[in-house]
Amino acid sequence: MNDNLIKNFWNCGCFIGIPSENKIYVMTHQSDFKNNECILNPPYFYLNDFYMNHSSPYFKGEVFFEISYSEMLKLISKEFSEKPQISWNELSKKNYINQFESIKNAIDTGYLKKGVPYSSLNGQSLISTKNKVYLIKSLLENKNQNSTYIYGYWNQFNGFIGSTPELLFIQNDCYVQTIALAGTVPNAKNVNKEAFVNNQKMQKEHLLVIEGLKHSLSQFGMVSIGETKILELPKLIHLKTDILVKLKENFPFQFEKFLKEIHPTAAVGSLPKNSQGNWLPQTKEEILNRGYYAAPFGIILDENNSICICTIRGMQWQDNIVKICAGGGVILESDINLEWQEIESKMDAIKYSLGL
Ligand SMILES: C=C(O[C@H]1C=CC=C(C(=O)O)[C@@H]1O)C(=O)O
Repeated sequence: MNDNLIKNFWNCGCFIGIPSENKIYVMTHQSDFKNNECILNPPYFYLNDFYMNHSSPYFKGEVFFEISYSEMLKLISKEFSEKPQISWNELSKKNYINQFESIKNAIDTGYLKKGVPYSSLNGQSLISTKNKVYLIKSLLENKNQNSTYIYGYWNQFNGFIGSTPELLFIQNDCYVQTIALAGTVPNAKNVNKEAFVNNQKMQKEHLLVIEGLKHSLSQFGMVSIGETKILELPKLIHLKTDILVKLKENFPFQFEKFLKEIHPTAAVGSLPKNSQGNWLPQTKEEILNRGYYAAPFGIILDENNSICICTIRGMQWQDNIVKICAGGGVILESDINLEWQEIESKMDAIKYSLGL
C-alpha cells in the first residue's frame, strides 16, 4: 500500500475478517451511504443501524483488497500505535432495570417469550489514528480469534471497532450458513462447563433463538439445525448451534431481503419480532444511544458470495464520546442480578479484546 492509500484508510476505512478463510476484507471509502445497490459493482460493503433505518446502506470506496491475518498484523505493526486514554463514566443500572422490567411484563402478558435489554458504558476520548492502530492490533493479537469476526468502520467523526462471535450469515452459492448464539457464562478457571450446557434456563434461552431463526429462514429453503456446542472465548463461554439453509432452486439470493428476515435475531432483538423487529420502542433517544450496537455489517463479494455480521462486542465513538454496549437474553426464568453480572462480564470481555 502506498502512503496516500494508507492515509485514506485511516481517515475513512472499514474491514471485516473471516477467520475460516484467513482473510480480512479491507476497503477505503470517502463518505457514507451515498450509493444505491443497483449502481454498484461488487465487491461493496453494507452497513445499517440496528433498526435498518438507512435507505442506502451500500457503499463502495476507491480501494478494496483481501489480506491474511498475519499480513494485516505485519502491515499494522509498521504504524504508530497508542492506547486510547479513556475516562469511563460510572456504569448506570437504571436504564437497564427499566428495560428488564418491561421485558418481564411483556413475557408475563404473553406478548414476548424473550427480549434482549442492553446497557452502555460511556467514556470520553478522541480516537486518533494511533488509537485505531492500537485497537486493531489488540484484536489481531488476541489468541482466540478463530471463533470471532473482527470488524471496523470509521470516518473522520465516528466509527466502531470490535470482534463479534455473532455471525448473521455467510452465503456461498445456494447455501447460507448462520448460527444461533445464546446462553453465556464467564470463562473463569473454575467454571463447570457441563453444568452450563445442561442448565435448563440456558437451554431454553438458546432454543428460543433457534425457534426464531427457523421461523425466519424456512421460507428460503431447507433449514438444517446442527448440534448445540460450547463456544469458548477468552473471557466468555456461549452455547452455539450451526444452522445451514439450502436455498430453494431458482431462488436468487437477495442480500437485504434475507437480512430483513433474519435480523434482529432473538439473540439481540426479541422473540417474536414485532413490526420493528424488536420489542424496544424506536425512540430518537434509543436510536442515538444504541448507535451501531448490534447493527448488520456485511460485504457483497459477488452475486454468489456475501457475508453479514452483527456488530456486538465492540467499541464505538462519535466525536469525543466512546461507548461500549452489551446485552443479554431475558426469558421468564431470568434473574436480574445474574443478568446484570453477565452484562458486566461482557463489557470486561470487550475491553480485554481491545486491550483497554
Ligand atoms: C447481545 C449480546 O450477546 C448475545 C450473543 C451471545 C450471547 C447472548 C446471551 O447469552 O444473552 C446474547 O444473545 C451482546 O454481547 O451484547
